[in-house]
Amino acid sequence: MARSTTKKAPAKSAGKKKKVVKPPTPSPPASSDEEQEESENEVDDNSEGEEFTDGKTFTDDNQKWLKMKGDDSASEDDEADSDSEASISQIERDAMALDAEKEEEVKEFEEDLQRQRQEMTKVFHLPTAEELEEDEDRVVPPSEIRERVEEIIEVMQDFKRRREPSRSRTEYMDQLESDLSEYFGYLPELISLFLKMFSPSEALEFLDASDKPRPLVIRTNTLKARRKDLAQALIKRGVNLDPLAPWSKVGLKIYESTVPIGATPEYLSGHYMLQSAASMCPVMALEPQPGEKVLDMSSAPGGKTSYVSQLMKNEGIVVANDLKVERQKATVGNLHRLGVKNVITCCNDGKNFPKVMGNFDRVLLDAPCSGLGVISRDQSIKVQRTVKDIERTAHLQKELLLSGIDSLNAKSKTGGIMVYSTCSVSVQENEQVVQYILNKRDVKLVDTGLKHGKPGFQRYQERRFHPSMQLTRRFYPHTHNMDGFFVAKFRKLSNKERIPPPEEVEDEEVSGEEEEDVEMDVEEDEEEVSEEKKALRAKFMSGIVKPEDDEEIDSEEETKKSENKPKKERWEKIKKGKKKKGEKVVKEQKSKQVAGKKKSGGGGGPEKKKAKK
Ligand SMILES: C[S@@+](CC[C@H](N)C(=O)[O-])C[C@H]1O[C@@H](n2cnc3c(N)ncnc32)[C@H](O)[C@@H]1O
Repeated sequence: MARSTTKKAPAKSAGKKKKVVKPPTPSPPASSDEEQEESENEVDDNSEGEEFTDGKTFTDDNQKWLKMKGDDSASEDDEADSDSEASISQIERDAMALDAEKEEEVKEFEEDLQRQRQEMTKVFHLPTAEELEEDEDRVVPPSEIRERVEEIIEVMQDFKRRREPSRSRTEYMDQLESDLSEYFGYLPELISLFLKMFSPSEALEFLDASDKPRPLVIRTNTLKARRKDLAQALIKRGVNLDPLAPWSKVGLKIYESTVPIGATPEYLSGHYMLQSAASMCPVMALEPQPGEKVLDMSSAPGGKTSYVSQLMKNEGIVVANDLKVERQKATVGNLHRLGVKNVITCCNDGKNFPKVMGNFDRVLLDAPCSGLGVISRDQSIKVQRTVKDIERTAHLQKELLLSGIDSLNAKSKTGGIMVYSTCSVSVQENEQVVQYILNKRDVKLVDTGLKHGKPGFQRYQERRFHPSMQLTRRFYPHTHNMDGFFVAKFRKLSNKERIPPPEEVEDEEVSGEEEEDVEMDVEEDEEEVSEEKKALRAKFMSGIVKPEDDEEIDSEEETKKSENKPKKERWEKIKKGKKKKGEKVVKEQKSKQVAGKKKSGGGGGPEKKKAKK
């Protein structure tokens, strides 16, 4: 530390340094190391360049120097006495001042604590219907809504003490639901679903995390490159990256890049695939082995298929199926780029699959889903997805999963394994689907081998699931900084159908109305497929479609985005075509949502969206 060489007035220095100047006794008073150090520094600062030996508080020189602060005209002895007396009374005064200071601090601290306690225990006033009506005439700032959300969450955590006696838990929850819906810009029914799955505070964390982007991740294609070499090559191009996580040997997390990650020479040469961290998990759980026969039931645009081939070292056979021809073009492009050679692509409705081909060692169903785990990538899900949509999707998932199990060879020497995954967090699309299959087929759940992730739910509202459901894995944006994802791994025990006791299945059976909805959905898809098939065949015949055409769409994410528009239009068409009771409610909710946002001058959600843009 640089020492001051400026001589300071003794009075001033005595005043300033009163805390640390100790009486000049031959043996320094016992003090902590810290105090001693402080003391040294203080003296040091006031010295005129005197040198102090380490560890000694006062040398003989110091004593002289300290004495000089007293009366210069007195004799040395008198000087020492009076100086010592003066110092002692000064020390007493200082000590008293210190005590007073300390007391003041304690008082302030206690007052603070008291204030906090009052804050924590004060009854929170829930706005009345009249107050809420008044609110409709003004623009409620998002910060105000957020504050109320946080307050209600605190009240819910200490409900007995902080509630208003006249208000019920339901009223608080209703207000919370309405505020969250307004603040984050979701359909209220979706918020209600999250509040059934998560505690109020976890729901808030989930919603916050779903508004933030996940890190960009790439998967090294070990058929063509080693992760270390790839990382070095990208770093040279100005990419700032790190290994993804201890659980992945192939993932790289990209922090920033001066070049577009989807267009580097390494990308174009197929050294990597853009793939989210979560979407690597189902393939890791599948553990495909070289030489096996594997089915990927819904494969487009090939992110997981290519990882399956990579783990199989390009040996054996992978059948990559997807209902949609358009999307399969991207799969073909990606497989070419990545140098995958053991894949056969096809376009079938997965529900018919065992009739097309069976006896697989392993089957992966990365099912079509509501996307409630990937809202950060597609904010339109907030207002596009309804609970009805989720039920419809769950129905399709059950059918596809049954078909996947039936396509498996239970006697496979190496496998007999089925992995089911979705990028949704809803219980309807995950645990409920899995439970349905456990009831229907002779299968059991096995460990996914994924060390991270949270166990699947064993109960949800009034439903109870099989205890083995804890072997399934859930991934969340707010806990794992990954897309919301679900992974379940089954082992097929026999090719027999399981006949469950009636109480197991009752409410899991799919109702006729849902059946009809799904059929309509598929019929439309089939129309699309046949039209597209014709067009594609014509293009193939005329040589228009080449692998390069597919390289335009290079990632699961990009393909999803490009696919969103027609998908939404299709949903709209279906909804328009079917004048159902439930639809009216959905429409009302949507228009209420829009009106609500207009009223509050854009509200928290839209305002935030604008800011993001
Ligand atoms: C989540 S995406 C699959 C992503 C893909 N596994 C990947 O990792 O790149 C779901 C896919 O299911 C397909 N799909 C929808 N209905 C289907 C059906 N009935 N049979 C087969 N595939 C279907 C969709 O076309 C979509 O490509």
